Amino acid sequence: MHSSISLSLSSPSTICRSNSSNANVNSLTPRSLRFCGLRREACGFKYFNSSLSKASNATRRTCSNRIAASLAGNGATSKGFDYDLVIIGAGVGGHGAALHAVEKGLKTAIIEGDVVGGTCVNRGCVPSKALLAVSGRMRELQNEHHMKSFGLQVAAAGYDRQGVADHANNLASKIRSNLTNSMKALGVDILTGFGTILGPQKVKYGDTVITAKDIIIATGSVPLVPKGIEVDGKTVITSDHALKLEFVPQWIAIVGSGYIGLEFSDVYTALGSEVTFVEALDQLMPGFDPEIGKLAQRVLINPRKIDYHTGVFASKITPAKDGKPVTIELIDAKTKELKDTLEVDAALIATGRAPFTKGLGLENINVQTQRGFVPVDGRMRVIDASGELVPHLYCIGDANGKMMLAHAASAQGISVVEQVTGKDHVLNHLSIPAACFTHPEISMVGLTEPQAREKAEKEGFEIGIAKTSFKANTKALAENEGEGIAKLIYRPDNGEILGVHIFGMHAADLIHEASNAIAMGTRIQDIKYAVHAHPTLSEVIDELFKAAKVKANTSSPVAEPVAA
Ligand SMILES: Cc1cc2nc3c(=O)[nH]c(=O)nc-3n(C[C@H](O)[C@H](O)[C@H](O)COP(=O)(O)OP(=O)(O)OC[C@H]3O[C@@H](n4cnc5c(N)ncnc54)[C@H](O)[C@@H]3O)c2cc1C
Ligand SMILES: NC(=O)c1ccc[n+]([C@@H]2O[C@H](COP(=O)([O-])OP(=O)(O)OC[C@H]3O[C@@H](n4cnc5c(N)ncnc54)[C@H](O)[C@@H]3O)[C@@H](O)[C@H]2O)c1
Repeated sequence: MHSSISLSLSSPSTICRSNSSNANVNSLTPRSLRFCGLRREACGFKYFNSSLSKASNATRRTCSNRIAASLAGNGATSKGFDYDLVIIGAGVGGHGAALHAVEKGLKTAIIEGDVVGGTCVNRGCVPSKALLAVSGRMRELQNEHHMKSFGLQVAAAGYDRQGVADHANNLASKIRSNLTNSMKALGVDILTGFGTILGPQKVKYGDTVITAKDIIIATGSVPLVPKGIEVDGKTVITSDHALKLEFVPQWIAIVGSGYIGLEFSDVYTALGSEVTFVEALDQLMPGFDPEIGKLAQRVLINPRKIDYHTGVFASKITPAKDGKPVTIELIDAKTKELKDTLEVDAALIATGRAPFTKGLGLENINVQTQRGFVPVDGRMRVIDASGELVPHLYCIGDANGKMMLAHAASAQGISVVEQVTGKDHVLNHLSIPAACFTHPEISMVGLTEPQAREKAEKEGFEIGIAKTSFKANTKALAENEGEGIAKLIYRPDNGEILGVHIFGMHAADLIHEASNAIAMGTRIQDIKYAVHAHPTLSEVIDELFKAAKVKANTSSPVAEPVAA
């Protein structure tokens, strides 16, 4: 578990502040720059790049001014404080907040007790997507029928386990250094040590005490291992171990069929393992829209070497030892009676994540966690034990439990910075997309159909459902990837988009048209006139909006033509 956060980077109170001259911004790829929150056109890139000489004088002036303002901002604080903003935890949430804070001219420090990048970069999104990139290719190369349909002949596909593991590890290292460099380049002080809140506006890391006008807790989460399960890191593992791909078991039980379970089932089956799911609820993938879940089961589970037990808890798991296999006791989720005992080569525990808030010193400011999560209001302001807001204290990301996703953590951080710099900002969590990177992918934004129906009944409105199929999409058919649907849940009376769910090729990329529409408050009667390039997968979403039957026609769809 992560409770053993190591301070291995350097001595506990090292300040790694750097200036622009040693920043390795040139090594950042455009993609990582975007992810890191540095905007190429906005300046960071051009300023440090040798192409500066080609930039116009105006651009150069703006860039110089912005960087100067940023660095000056990081030199002058609010009166009486060491910093304007101190962030505890340099995961993606803390990183997103730090970059935005510097952009806003705040003198900013980030405290990290382990390595920069946190879960997402080192033990989550990044290495898992590297493994999934491999599983996608393996799956395709192994599918003779699929290859033949293109007229392709491929010899038997194989893989080198260490090579696959290296791909994941190398990607994590690369993104970690991109994140570190992006903060150093903008002058964020990276303070190494375990952060503890001593009192209002006061934090300690190592032996050093610093003060800040505002503090953001961004300490993230660790794998949740239910009682009775013994993790040895070899045969009974969490995602932290699985991402290292130290071995590929012949038969692995995956406990939990949420995001982690599903993504790893895609990886393991592509690499040749047989998988048995153990799921406490009555159906697999209980978090997804039921209709999408059913289709996903038909495509991602049934044809693969996967079986499952639903409605059962894994109550006791014992690692393999002395030639004996891993044993898993399954109890009925309702009666709690022993139902079955499985013997497998390995077990992956994917039963959710627990907030990492131990040792943070929350008791010093009268804050009581709820199952470990830091209680916050809609603006991420921390609430104390008597229900009052703690002034100048915020909590973002996995540690507040609102939405355990990397981009949600980062968006919450940006929202907090907006607030501390004087602009009220409330993040609409219903506009935040999510995706599961299986082959094909699943993505969603907003409400599921049952959630929408419940809301509609409470608030007294009707809902409409529209669906489109990948089977009717030229690009999907050209790729021989016609398996998939998109589903829209909406209000026919006013055209509001309540939820969009996609299962199919590149679903994770396609969802953003819908999530941006929800974020901007765009209605179906407007977005249905937007033009999509042909032939593209995005036409699946175009057709979806066109298929909706909206009664209202409240806004004008056509802008005044502009003379060419
Ligand atoms: C296998 C896996 C795959 C995932 N895939 C995706 C995905 O594809 N897309 C997605 O959106 N999300 C994904 N997630 C979820 C995502 O990783 C998290 O939601 C995200 O990392 C949360 O960011 P955070 O900044 O809140 O916390 P974290 O990333 O956990 O960072 C917290 C940081 O704080 C540090 N810290 C903790 N306590 C202290 C302290 N007291 N002092 C100093 N430092 C401290 C930690 O060392 C850590 O670096 C995945 C998660 C897992 C496990
Ligand atoms: N692509 C992504 O965005 C991505 C990928 C991986 C993880 N994540 C994030 O990481 C977090 C953790 O993922 P996760 O898959 O571990 O959690 P999850 O909450 O998505 O799924 C956990 C599953 O385990 C089941 N479960 C819990 N205890 C059990 C037990 N004792 N026996 C059997 N089943 C049990 C639950 O019913 C649930 O279906 C998620 O909140 C997710 O947001 C996101």
